[in-house]
Amino acid sequence: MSDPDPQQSMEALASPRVRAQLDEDLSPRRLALRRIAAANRLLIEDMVGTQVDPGDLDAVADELEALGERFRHDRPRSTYEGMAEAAMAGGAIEAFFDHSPLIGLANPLAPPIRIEMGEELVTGRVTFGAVYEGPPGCVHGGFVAAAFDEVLGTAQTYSGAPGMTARLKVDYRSPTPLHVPLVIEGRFTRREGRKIFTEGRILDGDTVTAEAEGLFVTIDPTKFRELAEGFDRRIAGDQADDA
Ligand SMILES: CCCCCCCCCCCCCC(=O)SCCNC(=O)CCNC(=O)[C@H](O)C(C)(C)COP(=O)(O)OP(=O)(O)OC[C@H]1O[C@@H](n2cnc3c(N)ncnc32)[C@H](O)[C@@H]1OP(=O)(O)O
Repeated sequence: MSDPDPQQSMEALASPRVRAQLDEDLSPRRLALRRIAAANRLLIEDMVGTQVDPGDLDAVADELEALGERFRHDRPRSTYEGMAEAAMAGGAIEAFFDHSPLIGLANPLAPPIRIEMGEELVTGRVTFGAVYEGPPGCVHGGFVAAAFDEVLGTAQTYSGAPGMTARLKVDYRSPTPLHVPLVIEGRFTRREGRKIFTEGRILDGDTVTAEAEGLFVTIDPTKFRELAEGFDRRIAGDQADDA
């Protein structure tokens, strides 16, 4: 496999993550989807430990089920649908990052992490709410790992030939608190052939709550297309089974 053009890789993978979080030049559809996600995110957060009167809970469930009907799909979906075509046509790839489960402003599951890219350092800023709770008052360790995957996944783009996560090692140093602004730092440290090494840490003020090392392996960009095509084939197969 020939090395991807570094400039093209950065354009394709790194900056769209950052551009995706700007509020500039948004279509009315993207703006509305972000509003819906923000309302949904707040709803999910507020549901934790809700004080709604027990006698009203069934009525609330009825309302939510009715609302859910408006979003119902006839088949499983992928947020990457149409991405390859958009990339080829010079379309706005960043719109797809709106749906990322970690940074996506149009994804209610995303905390969301706000990403900044400096010359050598990626900084993620996030406040995890109650919905991410593991130990009392603290972030679930799986979400700590997921946050590292996203921030180190961004840092690896400094290699010029980004790839997929092959290995992620997390050291949990002290409990990571909920409801507190956290800083997640990520650095690209070195590249050996297709292997890209990164490291990072999570800071609560001056306290390091977790450290991580991530290994990424450069892949041929067409692998993303193959993954998308595999998804389409699975869905087509499921629909044929249902017919
Ligand atoms: C159209 C535009 C599209 C844009 C899309 C934007 C998408 C954004 C997506 C955001 C995504 C966000 C991020 C996500 O969430 S990525 C999601 C999580 N990651 C995955 O699902 C990856 C699954 N794994 C794989 O697909 C393959 O295993 C990969 C591709 C990683 C490597 O398989 P491949 O067959 O290619 O390579 P290889 O096996 O010959 O290995 C090569 C070298 O690497 C070394 N090695 C490998 N594994 C390990 C390991 N565990 N520990 C230590 N070393 C390991 C190996 O020894 C060898 O070294 P050496 O012997 O050469 O020294």
